[in-house]
Amino acid sequence: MANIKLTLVVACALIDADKRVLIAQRPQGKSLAGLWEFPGGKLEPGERPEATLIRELHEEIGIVVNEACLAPLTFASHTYDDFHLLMPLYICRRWEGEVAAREGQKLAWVRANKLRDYKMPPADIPLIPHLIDLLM
Ligand SMILES: Nc1nc2c([nH]c(=O)n2[C@H]2C[C@H](O)[C@@H](COP(=O)(O)OP(=O)(O)OP(=O)(O)O)O2)c(=O)[nH]1
Repeated sequence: MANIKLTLVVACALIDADKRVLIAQRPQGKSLAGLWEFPGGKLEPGERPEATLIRELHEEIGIVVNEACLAPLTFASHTYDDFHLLMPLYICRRWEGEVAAREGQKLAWVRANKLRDYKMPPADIPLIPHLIDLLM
């Protein structure tokens, strides 16, 4: 426990005009496969979190996001077996391009009060009430 590795991951709740939130299903073969998550990923060395998010949103779902359209909402802090995850959650309501699964993952637009119907990683569960407060 004393030497647990801290992993920084940035994630984003994209919100559409109907106040639905985008989630993506983690592919088979990855850790936490089959669970629904917010798009995002790990920082590369020397990368700023906002740059990570812009890069990941382009790679994973093919959209272009301007940094000014990313707003911090809350964060997740969760101990997994082999690392501790610290995950800022941004929200974004404006982007360019059409949302499309670039990596074969399933995508879903979900109302905040329906997020509990999708199995999410344990780190994400405490984020749901923040999205409900913001959007319902
Ligand atoms: N993008 C994202 N990752 C999340 C969420 N919740 C959560 O626990 N995670 C975890 C899953 C992974 O351990 C890590 C994100 O890693 P990643 O998606 O960039 O990389 P990966 O799966 O290829 O890496 P790995 O876990 O297989 O080592 O954060 C979430 O809502 N969004």
